[in-house]
Amino acid sequence: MTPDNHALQHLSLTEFRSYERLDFAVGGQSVYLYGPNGAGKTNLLEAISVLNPGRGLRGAAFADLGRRLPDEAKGRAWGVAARFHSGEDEVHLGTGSDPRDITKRLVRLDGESVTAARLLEHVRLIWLTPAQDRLFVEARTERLRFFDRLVYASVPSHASVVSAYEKALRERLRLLTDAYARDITPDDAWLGLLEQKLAETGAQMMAARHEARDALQAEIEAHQGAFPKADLSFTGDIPPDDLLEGYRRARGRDGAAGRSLFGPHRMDLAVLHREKNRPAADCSTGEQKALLLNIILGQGARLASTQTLSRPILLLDEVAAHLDPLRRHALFDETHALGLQTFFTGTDLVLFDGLKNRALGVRIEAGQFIDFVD
Ligand SMILES: Nc1ncnc2c1ncn2[C@@H]1O[C@H](COP(=O)(O)OP(=O)(O)OP(=O)(O)O)[C@@H](O)[C@H]1O
Repeated sequence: MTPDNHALQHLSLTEFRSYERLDFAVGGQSVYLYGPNGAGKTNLLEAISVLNPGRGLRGAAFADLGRRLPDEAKGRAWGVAARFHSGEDEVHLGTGSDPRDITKRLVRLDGESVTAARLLEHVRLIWLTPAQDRLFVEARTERLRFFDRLVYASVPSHASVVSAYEKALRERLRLLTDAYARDITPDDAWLGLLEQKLAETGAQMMAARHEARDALQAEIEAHQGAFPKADLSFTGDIPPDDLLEGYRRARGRDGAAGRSLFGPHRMDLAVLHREKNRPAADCSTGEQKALLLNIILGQGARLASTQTLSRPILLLDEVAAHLDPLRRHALFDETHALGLQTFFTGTDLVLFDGLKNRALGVRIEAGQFIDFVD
Protein backbone atom coordinates (compact mmCIF):
# COMPACT_ATOMS: atom_id res chain seq x y z
CA MET A 1 0.00 0.00 0.00
CA THR A 2 1.39 3.43 -0.82
CA PRO A 3 1.61 5.82 2.10
CA ASP A 4 -0.93 8.58 1.86
CA ASN A 5 0.36 12.11 1.84
CA HIS A 6 -2.18 13.64 4.16
CA ALA A 7 -2.17 11.02 6.82
CA LEU A 8 -0.50 10.27 10.11
CA GLN A 9 3.08 9.34 9.30
CA HIS A 10 4.77 9.04 12.65
CA LEU A 11 3.71 8.79 16.27
CA SER A 12 5.86 9.08 19.41
CA LEU A 13 4.74 8.46 22.95
CA THR A 14 6.63 9.40 26.09
CA GLU A 15 5.51 8.09 29.48
CA PHE A 16 1.99 7.65 28.12
CA ARG A 17 -0.06 5.02 30.01
CA SER A 18 1.87 1.72 29.77
CA TYR A 19 4.41 3.11 27.26
CA GLU A 20 7.68 4.46 28.58
CA ARG A 21 8.70 5.40 25.06
CA LEU A 22 7.35 4.40 21.67
CA ASP A 23 8.29 5.47 18.17
CA PHE A 24 5.89 4.19 15.59
CA ALA A 25 6.52 4.71 11.87
CA VAL A 26 2.89 4.53 10.76
CA GLY A 27 3.79 5.59 7.24
CA GLY A 28 0.32 6.91 6.45
CA GLN A 29 -1.16 3.42 6.48
CA SER A 30 -4.15 1.87 8.14
CA VAL A 31 -3.05 -0.31 11.04
CA TYR A 32 -4.30 -3.33 12.94
CA LEU A 33 -2.92 -3.92 16.42
CA TYR A 34 -3.26 -7.39 17.85
CA GLY A 35 -2.09 -9.07 21.01
CA PRO A 36 -3.25 -10.34 24.39
CA ASN A 37 -5.45 -8.46 26.84
CA GLY A 38 -3.58 -5.67 28.59
CA ALA A 39 -0.88 -5.49 25.89
CA GLY A 40 -1.36 -1.76 25.29
CA LYS A 41 -3.54 -1.69 22.15
CA THR A 42 -6.22 0.65 23.50
CA ASN A 43 -3.55 2.85 25.08
CA LEU A 44 -2.12 3.45 21.62
CA LEU A 45 -5.51 4.42 20.19
CA GLU A 46 -6.03 6.67 23.21
CA ALA A 47 -2.72 8.41 22.45
CA ILE A 48 -3.98 9.23 18.95
CA SER A 49 -7.31 10.36 20.37
CA VAL A 50 -5.68 13.10 22.48
CA LEU A 51 -4.70 14.82 19.23
CA ASN A 52 -8.10 16.52 19.37
CA PRO A 53 -9.61 19.02 21.80
CA GLY A 54 -11.31 17.67 24.89
CA ARG A 55 -10.66 14.38 26.56
CA GLY A 56 -9.54 11.28 24.72
CA LEU A 57 -11.45 8.13 23.89
CA ARG A 58 -11.58 6.88 27.48
CA GLY A 59 -12.76 10.26 28.77
CA ALA A 60 -9.86 10.13 31.25
CA ALA A 61 -8.50 13.19 33.05
CA PHE A 62 -5.16 14.40 31.63
CA ALA A 63 -3.40 13.72 34.94
CA ASP A 64 -4.27 10.02 34.58
CA LEU A 65 -2.62 9.60 31.19
CA GLY A 66 0.95 9.65 32.49
CA ARG A 67 2.73 6.36 33.13
CA ARG A 68 2.48 5.25 36.69
CA LEU A 69 4.46 2.37 38.19
CA PRO A 70 2.70 0.30 40.85
CA ASP A 71 4.55 2.06 43.69
CA GLU A 72 4.02 5.57 42.31
CA ALA A 73 1.26 7.75 43.73
CA LYS A 74 0.64 9.72 40.57
CA GLY A 75 1.30 9.57 36.89
CA ARG A 76 4.44 11.04 35.28
CA ALA A 77 4.52 13.95 32.84
CA TRP A 78 3.49 12.51 29.47
CA GLY A 79 3.72 13.54 25.83
CA VAL A 80 2.36 12.49 22.44
CA ALA A 81 3.95 13.80 19.24
CA ALA A 82 2.69 13.20 15.72
CA ARG A 83 3.89 14.03 12.26
CA PHE A 84 1.45 14.45 9.38
CA HIS A 85 2.05 15.24 5.76
CA SER A 86 -0.27 17.93 4.56
CA GLY A 87 0.16 18.59 0.88
CA GLU A 88 3.72 19.76 0.40
CA ASP A 89 4.20 20.48 4.07
CA GLU A 90 4.89 18.45 7.11
CA VAL A 91 2.90 19.31 10.19
CA HIS A 92 4.22 18.48 13.65
CA LEU A 93 1.69 18.28 16.44
CA GLY A 94 2.41 17.62 20.05
CA THR A 95 0.49 17.52 23.27
CA GLY A 96 1.38 16.62 26.83
CA SER A 97 1.30 17.53 30.49
CA ASP A 98 1.46 21.19 31.41
CA PRO A 99 4.40 21.32 33.88
CA ARG A 100 2.69 24.15 35.80
CA ASP A 101 -0.52 22.21 36.29
CA ILE A 102 -0.53 18.44 35.68
CA THR A 103 -4.33 18.41 35.32
CA LYS A 104 -3.97 20.46 32.11
CA ARG A 105 -2.12 19.83 28.90
CA LEU A 106 -0.20 21.94 26.45
CA VAL A 107 -0.59 21.74 22.69
CA ARG A 108 2.07 22.58 20.12
CA LEU A 109 1.77 23.07 16.40
CA ASP A 110 5.11 23.16 14.59
CA GLY A 111 6.81 24.08 17.84
CA GLU A 112 4.46 26.90 18.79
CA SER A 113 2.07 26.81 21.69
CA VAL A 114 -1.55 26.87 20.43
CA THR A 115 -5.05 26.20 21.77
CA ALA A 116 -6.35 22.63 21.59
CA ALA A 117 -9.05 23.77 19.14
CA ARG A 118 -6.31 24.29 16.51
CA LEU A 119 -5.77 20.52 16.42
CA LEU A 120 -9.03 20.20 14.50
CA GLU A 121 -7.46 21.98 11.54
CA HIS A 122 -5.12 19.02 11.09
CA VAL A 123 -6.63 15.94 12.69
CA ARG A 124 -10.15 14.75 12.04
CA LEU A 125 -10.89 11.84 14.32
CA ILE A 126 -13.76 9.42 14.71
CA TRP A 127 -13.73 6.61 17.23
CA LEU A 128 -15.78 3.67 18.36
CA THR A 129 -14.96 1.87 21.61
CA PRO A 130 -16.62 -0.86 23.69
CA ALA A 131 -17.80 1.86 26.13
CA GLN A 132 -20.09 3.15 23.38
CA ASP A 133 -21.91 -0.18 23.17
CA ARG A 134 -24.32 1.27 25.71
CA LEU A 135 -24.71 4.61 23.97
CA PHE A 136 -28.37 4.13 23.06
CA VAL A 137 -29.45 3.04 26.52
CA GLU A 138 -27.38 5.33 28.72
CA ALA A 139 -27.92 8.93 29.77
CA ARG A 140 -28.91 11.53 27.20
CA THR A 141 -25.81 13.66 27.87
CA GLU A 142 -23.51 10.88 26.61
CA ARG A 143 -25.39 10.65 23.31
CA LEU A 144 -25.29 14.38 22.88
CA ARG A 145 -21.56 14.44 23.62
CA PHE A 146 -21.07 11.67 21.06
CA PHE A 147 -23.01 13.64 18.47
CA ASP A 148 -21.27 16.93 19.27
CA ARG A 149 -17.97 15.23 18.60
CA LEU A 150 -19.27 14.25 15.15
CA VAL A 151 -20.31 17.87 14.61
CA TYR A 152 -17.06 19.52 15.47
CA ALA A 153 -15.00 17.26 13.25
CA SER A 154 -16.46 19.30 10.39
CA VAL A 155 -17.38 22.54 12.18
CA PRO A 156 -14.38 23.12 14.49
CA SER A 157 -15.97 26.26 16.00
CA HIS A 158 -18.77 24.08 17.42
CA ALA A 159 -16.41 22.91 20.21
CA SER A 160 -15.78 26.44 21.48
CA VAL A 161 -19.46 27.41 21.06
CA VAL A 162 -20.51 24.43 23.20
CA SER A 163 -17.96 25.24 25.88
CA ALA A 164 -18.98 28.96 25.92
CA TYR A 165 -22.60 27.85 26.28
CA GLU A 166 -21.79 25.46 29.12
CA LYS A 167 -19.75 28.12 30.94
CA ALA A 168 -22.61 30.66 30.75
CA LEU A 169 -25.05 27.96 31.86
CA ARG A 170 -22.95 27.16 34.94
CA GLU A 171 -22.64 30.86 35.84
CA ARG A 172 -26.36 31.43 35.48
CA LEU A 173 -27.16 28.41 37.61
CA ARG A 174 -24.72 29.54 40.31
CA LEU A 175 -26.47 32.93 40.46
CA LEU A 176 -29.91 31.34 40.61
CA THR A 177 -29.14 28.69 43.23
CA ASP A 178 -27.29 31.23 45.37
CA ALA A 179 -30.24 33.64 45.21
CA TYR A 180 -32.65 30.81 46.00
CA ALA A 181 -30.58 29.64 49.01
CA ARG A 182 -30.37 33.18 50.41
CA ASP A 183 -33.95 34.00 49.50
CA ILE A 184 -32.97 37.10 47.55
CA THR A 185 -33.69 38.33 44.01
CA PRO A 186 -30.82 37.53 41.64
CA ASP A 187 -29.06 40.32 39.74
CA ASP A 188 -31.33 40.90 36.73
CA ALA A 189 -28.77 42.70 34.56
CA TRP A 190 -26.12 40.03 35.03
CA LEU A 191 -28.61 37.21 34.43
CA GLY A 192 -29.90 39.01 31.35
CA LEU A 193 -26.38 39.17 29.88
CA LEU A 194 -25.77 35.50 30.56
CA GLU A 195 -29.11 34.54 29.03
CA GLN A 196 -28.34 36.64 25.98
CA LYS A 197 -25.11 34.69 25.59
CA LEU A 198 -26.99 31.41 26.10
CA ALA A 199 -29.56 32.32 23.47
CA GLU A 200 -26.86 33.25 20.94
CA THR A 201 -24.60 30.26 21.49
CA GLY A 202 -27.60 27.95 21.98
CA ALA A 203 -28.98 28.92 18.56
CA GLN A 204 -25.56 28.38 16.94
CA MET A 205 -25.24 25.03 18.68
CA MET A 206 -28.63 23.82 17.43
CA ALA A 207 -27.97 25.05 13.89
CA ALA A 208 -24.63 23.21 13.75
CA ARG A 209 -26.21 20.02 15.09
CA HIS A 210 -29.00 20.15 12.50
CA GLU A 211 -26.61 20.85 9.68
CA ALA A 212 -24.42 17.93 10.72
CA ARG A 213 -27.42 15.64 11.11
CA ASP A 214 -28.69 16.51 7.62
CA ALA A 215 -25.28 15.95 6.05
CA LEU A 216 -24.78 12.70 7.95
CA GLN A 217 -28.23 11.42 7.04
CA ALA A 218 -27.57 12.24 3.38
CA GLU A 219 -24.39 10.12 3.51
CA ILE A 220 -26.30 7.28 5.16
CA GLU A 221 -28.88 7.45 2.32
CA ALA A 222 -26.18 7.48 -0.36
CA HIS A 223 -24.30 4.59 1.16
CA GLN A 224 -25.24 1.01 0.27
CA GLY A 225 -23.27 -0.78 2.92
CA ALA A 226 -23.58 -3.97 4.95
CA PHE A 227 -24.83 -2.16 8.04
CA PRO A 228 -28.47 -1.33 8.82
CA LYS A 229 -29.49 2.23 8.08
CA ALA A 230 -30.01 4.60 11.01
CA ASP A 231 -32.58 7.38 10.95
CA LEU A 232 -31.32 10.28 13.04
CA SER A 233 -33.43 13.00 14.60
CA PHE A 234 -33.45 15.19 17.68
CA THR A 235 -35.85 15.56 20.53
CA GLY A 236 -35.97 18.63 22.75
CA ASP A 237 -35.44 21.05 19.90
CA ILE A 238 -36.37 24.68 20.65
CA PRO A 239 -37.15 27.43 18.11
CA PRO A 240 -34.21 29.86 18.44
CA ASP A 241 -36.57 32.83 18.92
CA ASP A 242 -38.02 31.21 22.05
CA LEU A 243 -34.68 30.77 23.80
CA LEU A 244 -34.30 34.12 25.54
CA GLU A 245 -37.81 34.14 26.94
CA GLY A 246 -37.50 30.47 27.89
CA TYR A 247 -34.43 31.07 30.07
CA ARG A 248 -36.11 34.06 31.71
CA ARG A 249 -39.21 32.02 32.55
CA ALA A 250 -37.17 29.08 33.85
CA ARG A 251 -35.22 31.16 36.40
CA GLY A 252 -37.27 30.36 39.49
CA ARG A 253 -37.65 26.69 38.64
CA ASP A 254 -33.93 26.26 37.88
CA GLY A 255 -32.89 28.00 41.12
CA ALA A 256 -35.17 25.78 43.18
CA ALA A 257 -34.19 22.57 41.35
CA GLY A 258 -30.46 23.36 41.28
CA ARG A 259 -30.46 22.28 37.63
CA SER A 260 -30.83 24.03 34.29
CA LEU A 261 -34.09 22.58 33.05
CA PHE A 262 -34.48 24.57 29.86
CA GLY A 263 -32.28 24.91 26.79
CA PRO A 264 -30.69 23.03 23.89
CA HIS A 265 -28.32 21.25 26.30
CA ARG A 266 -31.37 19.08 26.98
CA MET A 267 -31.70 17.91 23.39
CA ASP A 268 -31.34 14.21 22.69
CA LEU A 269 -30.30 12.25 19.64
CA ALA A 270 -33.00 9.78 18.62
CA VAL A 271 -31.84 6.86 16.47
CA LEU A 272 -34.21 4.50 14.69
CA HIS A 273 -33.32 1.16 13.06
CA ARG A 274 -35.04 1.95 9.78
CA GLU A 275 -35.60 -1.55 8.48
CA LYS A 276 -37.07 -2.75 11.77
CA ASN A 277 -38.77 0.56 12.50
CA ARG A 278 -37.53 0.21 16.05
CA PRO A 279 -35.71 2.69 18.34
CA ALA A 280 -32.05 1.77 18.71
CA ALA A 281 -32.47 1.32 22.48
CA ASP A 282 -34.88 -1.58 21.80
CA CYS A 283 -32.55 -3.32 19.35
CA SER A 284 -30.23 -6.24 20.17
CA THR A 285 -26.65 -5.53 21.25
CA GLY A 286 -25.36 -6.62 17.85
CA GLU A 287 -27.92 -4.49 16.03
CA GLN A 288 -26.98 -1.47 18.14
CA LYS A 289 -23.32 -1.96 17.28
CA ALA A 290 -24.20 -2.28 13.59
CA LEU A 291 -26.25 0.94 13.77
CA LEU A 292 -23.34 2.74 15.40
CA LEU A 293 -21.07 1.51 12.63
CA ASN A 294 -23.55 2.79 10.06
CA ILE A 295 -23.37 6.23 11.72
CA ILE A 296 -19.58 6.12 12.06
CA LEU A 297 -19.10 5.12 8.41
CA GLY A 298 -21.56 7.85 7.37
CA GLN A 299 -19.42 10.29 9.31
CA GLY A 300 -16.29 8.88 7.66
CA ALA A 301 -17.87 9.39 4.24
CA ARG A 302 -18.95 12.91 5.19
CA LEU A 303 -15.48 13.90 6.35
CA ALA A 304 -13.75 12.17 3.44
CA SER A 305 -15.89 14.11 0.96
CA THR A 306 -15.07 17.55 2.38
CA GLN A 307 -12.21 19.39 0.79
CA THR A 308 -9.51 19.56 3.41
CA LEU A 309 -5.97 18.38 3.40
CA SER A 310 -6.21 15.91 6.20
CA ARG A 311 -7.49 12.39 5.79
CA PRO A 312 -9.97 11.32 8.49
CA ILE A 313 -8.62 8.93 11.10
CA LEU A 314 -10.91 6.21 12.41
CA LEU A 315 -10.12 4.44 15.69
CA LEU A 316 -12.01 1.17 16.09
CA ASP A 317 -11.30 -0.47 19.42
CA GLU A 318 -12.30 -4.16 19.64
CA VAL A 319 -14.87 -3.78 16.90
CA ALA A 320 -13.70 -6.54 14.55
CA ALA A 321 -14.24 -9.34 17.11
CA HIS A 322 -17.92 -8.47 17.52
CA LEU A 323 -18.83 -8.77 13.87
CA ASP A 324 -19.63 -11.88 11.88
CA PRO A 325 -17.09 -12.54 9.07
CA LEU A 326 -19.38 -11.05 6.41
CA ARG A 327 -19.80 -7.76 8.23
CA ARG A 328 -16.16 -7.71 9.30
CA HIS A 329 -15.02 -7.93 5.71
CA ALA A 330 -17.58 -5.34 4.70
CA LEU A 331 -16.14 -3.02 7.35
CA PHE A 332 -12.62 -3.52 6.01
CA ASP A 333 -13.82 -2.90 2.45
CA GLU A 334 -15.82 0.20 3.36
CA THR A 335 -13.14 1.89 5.45
CA HIS A 336 -10.64 1.20 2.68
CA ALA A 337 -12.96 2.46 -0.07
CA LEU A 338 -13.62 5.65 1.89
CA GLY A 339 -9.89 6.27 2.17
CA LEU A 340 -9.97 6.48 5.96
CA GLN A 341 -6.79 5.85 7.90
CA THR A 342 -8.19 3.26 10.26
CA PHE A 343 -6.67 1.78 13.43
CA PHE A 344 -8.20 -1.56 14.42
CA THR A 345 -7.50 -3.54 17.57
CA GLY A 346 -8.21 -7.16 18.43
CA THR A 347 -6.69 -10.04 20.32
CA ASP A 348 -6.18 -12.41 17.37
CA LEU A 349 -4.39 -12.05 14.07
CA VAL A 350 -6.98 -14.21 12.33
CA LEU A 351 -9.57 -11.43 12.76
CA PHE A 352 -7.63 -9.28 10.33
CA ASP A 353 -7.25 -11.76 7.46
CA GLY A 354 -9.19 -9.45 5.19
CA LEU A 355 -6.70 -6.62 5.71
CA LYS A 356 -3.71 -8.36 4.11
CA ASN A 357 -1.84 -5.90 1.86
CA ARG A 358 -4.23 -3.11 2.84
CA ALA A 359 -2.94 -2.28 6.31
CA LEU A 360 0.08 -2.61 8.52
CA GLY A 361 -0.27 -5.30 11.18
CA VAL A 362 1.51 -4.90 14.50
CA ARG A 363 1.74 -7.48 17.24
CA ILE A 364 1.90 -5.90 20.68
CA GLU A 365 2.85 -7.67 23.88
CA ALA A 366 3.39 -6.00 27.24
CA GLY A 367 3.65 -2.56 25.67
CA GLN A 368 6.27 -3.63 23.10
CA PHE A 369 5.93 -3.88 19.35
CA ILE A 370 6.90 -7.49 18.74
CA ASP A 371 6.32 -8.00 15.08
CA PHE A 372 5.20 -6.21 11.93
CA VAL A 373 3.00 -7.91 9.34
CA ASP A 374 2.59 -6.19 5.99
N1 LIG B 1 -1.16 5.34 33.72
C1 LIG B 1 -0.74 4.09 33.50
N2 LIG B 1 0.54 3.74 33.76
C2 LIG B 1 0.99 2.48 33.53
N3 LIG B 1 0.21 1.51 33.02
C3 LIG B 1 -1.06 1.79 32.74
C4 LIG B 1 -1.60 3.10 32.97
N4 LIG B 1 -2.90 3.09 32.58
C5 LIG B 1 -3.17 1.85 32.16
N5 LIG B 1 -2.08 1.06 32.25
C6 LIG B 1 -1.92 -0.36 31.89
O1 LIG B 1 -1.88 -0.50 30.49
C7 LIG B 1 -2.12 -1.87 30.18
C8 LIG B 1 -2.64 -1.97 28.77
O2 LIG B 1 -3.94 -1.46 28.65
P1 LIG B 1 -4.76 -1.44 27.28
O3 LIG B 1 -6.11 -1.04 27.67
O4 LIG B 1 -4.07 -0.64 26.25
O5 LIG B 1 -4.74 -2.97 26.86
P2 LIG B 1 -5.35 -3.66 25.57
O6 LIG B 1 -4.19 -4.23 24.81
O7 LIG B 1 -6.26 -2.76 24.84
O8 LIG B 1 -6.13 -4.84 26.26
P3 LIG B 1 -7.59 -5.49 26.04
O9 LIG B 1 -7.44 -6.47 24.92
O10 LIG B 1 -7.81 -6.16 27.34
O11 LIG B 1 -8.54 -4.38 25.77
C9 LIG B 1 -3.01 -2.37 31.29
O12 LIG B 1 -2.37 -3.46 31.92
C10 LIG B 1 -3.11 -1.20 32.27
O13 LIG B 1 -2.98 -1.60 33.61
